[in-house]
Amino acid sequence: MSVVELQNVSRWYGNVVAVNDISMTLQPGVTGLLGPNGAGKTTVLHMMAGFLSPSRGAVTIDGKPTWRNPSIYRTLGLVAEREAVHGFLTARQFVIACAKMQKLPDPEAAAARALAMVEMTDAQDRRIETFSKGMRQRARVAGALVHEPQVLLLDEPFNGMDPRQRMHMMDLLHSLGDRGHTILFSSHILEEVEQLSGLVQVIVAGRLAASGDYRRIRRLMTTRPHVFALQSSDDRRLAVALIGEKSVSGVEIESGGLTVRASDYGSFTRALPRIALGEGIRLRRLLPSDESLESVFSYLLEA
Ligand SMILES: Nc1ncnc2c1ncn2[C@@H]1O[C@H](COP(=O)(O)OP(=O)(O)OP(=O)(O)O)[C@@H](O)[C@H]1O
Repeated sequence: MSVVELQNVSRWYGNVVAVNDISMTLQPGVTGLLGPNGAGKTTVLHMMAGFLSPSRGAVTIDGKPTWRNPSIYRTLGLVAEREAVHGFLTARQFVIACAKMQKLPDPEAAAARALAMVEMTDAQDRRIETFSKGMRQRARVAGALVHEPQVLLLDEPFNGMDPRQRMHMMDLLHSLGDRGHTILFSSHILEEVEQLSGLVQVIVAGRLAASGDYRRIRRLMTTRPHVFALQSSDDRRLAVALIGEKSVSGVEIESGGLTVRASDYGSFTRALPRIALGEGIRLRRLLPSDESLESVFSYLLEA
């Protein structure tokens, strides 16, 4: 079991302060790192993974610094956000290559174990370029897990996944967390973090805005107005039905769907399926818009 710690960590790039005096401790289990785009999530993950030096402060795993400490790579795995994987390799070849980079004594066996863990055994001999986004992501997780690291860091692992793939990845991270791994994944989507983890670290503009149990942070949010982007089988009829709902304070019809303003997050998300069902309308997509999230994040920062 491993503990990751940031002590008064700052990181700047020239004049840009990407991370500003953040302290946090990650225990075994799954933690979500939440924040709007540009908040500093990738910078935090890369410092934890030893890819970037902190400009100030200390980043450690079990008390050992991650920067300039190659032996730390035995303890951690990183699934980076934008990392090209050679599409001509099969999943098995890719994971074996990762095992070899870790100088494991039996790369084939380690790769087989990691691929089984992400349920890719059946697809292991297919080329990665033939995979869906979700499968590709799972192959990369297998590559990051091949040396059985105690710490797994994932940067926006759910980006571009459909709901089924997302669920599958969530199950995987849950089971790793239950087995005592220390897992941190970043996301700018609150609902993703809510589904996966009770523990959250929220960063806004490089600062730690909130930390701890999701429900506490959620309570701070529920009384805030929210904006959702919505698509359905009949947007116009849904708009009319929503205007009658008391938690809805505004609805706009646009070419790509509806923009709905809700005065109360909880009441709206409970009322919406009921209204859609009553009207016989299928909901295709419901996303909290980034704009509303940003306002929630700023609110947390002010709180
Ligand atoms: N190499 C770099 N040089 C200069 N500025 C950088 C560099 N990398 C990141 N930044 C800046 O640091 C800030 C934090 O970026 P970072 O990528 O860590 O945020 P993020 O929360 O991961 O965002 P996103 O979700 O968009 O990836 C941003 O203002 C970004 O523009």
